[in-house]
Amino acid sequence: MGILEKISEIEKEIARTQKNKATEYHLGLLKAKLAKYRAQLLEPSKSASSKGEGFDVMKSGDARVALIGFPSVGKSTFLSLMTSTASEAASYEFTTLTCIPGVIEYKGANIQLLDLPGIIEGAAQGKGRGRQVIAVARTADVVIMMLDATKGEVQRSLLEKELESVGIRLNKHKPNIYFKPKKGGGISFNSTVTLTQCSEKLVQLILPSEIFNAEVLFREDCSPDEFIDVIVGNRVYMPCLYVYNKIDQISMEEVDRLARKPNSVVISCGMKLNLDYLLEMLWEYLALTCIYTKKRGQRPDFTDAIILRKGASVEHVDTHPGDIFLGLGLGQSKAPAPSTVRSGWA
Ligand SMILES: Nc1nc2c(ncn2[C@@H]2O[C@H](COP(=O)(O)OP(=O)(O)OP(=O)(O)O)[C@@H](O)[C@H]2O)c(=O)[nH]1
Ligand SMILES: [K+]
Ligand SMILES: [Mg+2]
Repeated sequence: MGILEKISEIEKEIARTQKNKATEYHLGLLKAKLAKYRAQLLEPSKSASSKGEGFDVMKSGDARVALIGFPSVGKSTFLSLMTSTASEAASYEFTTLTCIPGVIEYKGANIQLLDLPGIIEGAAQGKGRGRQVIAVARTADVVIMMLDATKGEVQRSLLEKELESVGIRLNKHKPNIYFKPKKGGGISFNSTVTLTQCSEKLVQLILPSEIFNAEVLFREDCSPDEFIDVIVGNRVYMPCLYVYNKIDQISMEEVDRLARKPNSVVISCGMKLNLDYLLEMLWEYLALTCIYTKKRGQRPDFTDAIILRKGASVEHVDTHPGDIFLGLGLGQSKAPAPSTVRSGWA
């Protein structure tokens, strides 16, 4: 049986299993299996090569933002508006066939914006160029999920499912669980908080059969799914901005409703509405901090900013002796913390 068939069998079994106390362990096991197969799906396949198709765009600038969305939601129109790169836009689907990079210059930072082909349901399992697109999304610092405001809700939940299924966790932080396989000593299970969703027994059932010895410490009231994420590893925790485009096509009431949703911005590329606000939000989600250097006894050079990812410290900056730092933090960010701290120019 191929991986896809195994996955669909397990999904069916989960669907027909009633969710209650008695089936909790069984469901936990099924989900653990499912996660394992899905992780295998992520491994690069031998047949479908992404080489030579323009998907291997070099990282450049201070941060990378990937545009993910269904066909014809306006991704290319957006790239052409925000950067000096022109990406072909048209009223038919799958206009864009490769990855097209542009640069947004904002507050002294160069933000690499990647236009990508539209993706559809089944993308994660290789439909269209789904796999290559998602592979690029994994390399981004922030994902912009662009949605057509007239059908945003359906598109949003379908794409969330696709990304979720390949281990991309949007606007979530890494579960605070310490997990370490050991050479001996059996399974030691501890928690520093009261657990309402997981128990020692469930954790033991979820652990792959080849793990006899491990230390497990819950520092947070996590769900079985979150525990599975920790043991499977290979998860990417990524900030995501939901951008509802084409608001010129919907009523004011509907615009208002969408604008109030968490992590969401409403825009119209066609009428150039709200694009400044989107940039502000994007900046917050990138959680960039500008640092300006100044020579002792001289005025700071505000034209030459060093950009650091939030959480990085000035110790990571390679400078000349005698330089003084003027850290100009951007204040508290509303965005979730980035999963990894990378210095901007790496
Ligand atoms: N009404 C309206 N139309 C828009 C807006 N933005 C883009 N469009 C139109 O939507 C169509 C698709 O735009 P594209 O930029 O090609 O969309 P895309 O997401 O890049 O599409 P693919 O590359 O095929 O995935 C074009 O006809 C655009 O002119 C908008 O804000 N309002
Ligand atoms: K299009
Ligand atoms: Mg396009």
